[in-house]
Amino acid sequence: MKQWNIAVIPGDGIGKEVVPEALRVLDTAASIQGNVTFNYTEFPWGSDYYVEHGMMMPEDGMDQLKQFDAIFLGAVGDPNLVPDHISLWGLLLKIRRDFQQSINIRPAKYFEGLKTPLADPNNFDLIVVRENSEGEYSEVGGRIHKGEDQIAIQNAIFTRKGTENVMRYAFELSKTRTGHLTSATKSNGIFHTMPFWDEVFSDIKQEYGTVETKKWHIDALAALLVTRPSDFDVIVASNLFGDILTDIGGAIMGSIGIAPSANINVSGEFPSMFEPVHGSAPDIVGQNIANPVGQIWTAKLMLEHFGEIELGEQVLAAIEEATKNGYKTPDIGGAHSTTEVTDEICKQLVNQKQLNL
Ligand SMILES: NC(=O)c1ccc[n+]([C@@H]2O[C@H](COP(=O)([O-])OP(=O)(O)OC[C@H]3O[C@@H](n4cnc5c(N)ncnc54)[C@H](O)[C@@H]3O)[C@@H](O)[C@H]2O)c1
Ligand SMILES: O=C(O)C[C@@H](O)C(=O)O
Ligand SMILES: [K+]
Ligand SMILES: [Mn+2]
Repeated sequence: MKQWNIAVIPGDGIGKEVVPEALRVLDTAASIQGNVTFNYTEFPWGSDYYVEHGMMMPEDGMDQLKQFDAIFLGAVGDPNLVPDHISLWGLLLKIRRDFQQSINIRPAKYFEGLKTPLADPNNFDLIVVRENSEGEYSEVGGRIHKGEDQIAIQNAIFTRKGTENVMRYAFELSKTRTGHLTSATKSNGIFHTMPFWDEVFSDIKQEYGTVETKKWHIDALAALLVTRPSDFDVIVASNLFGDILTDIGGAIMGSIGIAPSANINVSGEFPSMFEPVHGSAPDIVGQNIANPVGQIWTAKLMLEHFGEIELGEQVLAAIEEATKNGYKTPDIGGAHSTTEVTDEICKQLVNQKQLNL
């Protein structure tokens, strides 16, 4: 029996509602498969913790997390309690950086039953590979002076290593899919870093003769994701561009509540972290209507990371079947609760097992 030790951080808002539901699905998956178990250790870190302790996690929080096989996180942020840049940098971004989770994988695809805003989704199926450790997200800069003399400076940091790493990852991923890779740039307007990004892209491309490439400026690409998403397969993007593109990825599926993500520590030195693309959704908290699919699909990405590929596929198939059968939360036009949707996904998982016996 293989046991995976998972650090669970529900975090804030609907994170506390959707994380337990995804654990329920993981346990159902484990029980139908029979030779794997998940052992959860929950950490109550987040904005409430900050109010009590003045920090988002304890001093030795990273040490505590180090021993786990993975981190499963909900969402971070409660702007009524803690300013967003403090909460994000004190927990989510801290873990991404300290554990060198430099790659963020964010799939988006159409499946039957989704209430997409697109007239013709044409079965789009894409993955955004987002640089996750540097770029526009940087602490380098500062603020000086007061009043009308105030100045704020924010430096974007693009290293050769970080840029090459994310591009190689994306090229490798492309080879396992359709062999088509798009780079998100903005080398017309961003004078230094984006021409650099383009140069590194064309250098790395030399190593991958079989992969067909294209680059788009981020503004046009954002529009094309809405009008022709099925033109894309793997997209490689900087930290900020990847952030924005993946909310669009959620939106074209019908809701950001569906979109999953994986923060990967490529070397394996530290645990990777799995969390949905969405945030804590303060506007719908406490109503049992948060869409659990993003968190459950995220669990599928964690299973894949553990090498439990088939089990992961079964989880996604169960999500698709439940959606097709109309088990949907209000954000995608349904009338079911968080719990009811999860119940149906668990039921579908068990059904699949029985069909395969
Ligand atoms: N990775 C993260 O933890 C993360 C991501 C984004 C935002 N945040 C934080 O979350 C807080 C709220 O941010 P925001 O409002 O910009 O983004 P958000 O993703 O929390 O919400 C945006 C909109 O999408 C809806 N939504 C999100 N997830 C949903 C789900 N599972 N089911 C149904 N509807 C869902 C919300 O109700 C809201 O209308 C802020 O504190 C922000 O910093 C955290
Ligand atoms: O800006 C971030 O990365 C936080 C959140 O918006 C996310 O997409 O994970
Ligand atoms: K999240
Ligand atoms: Mn985001």
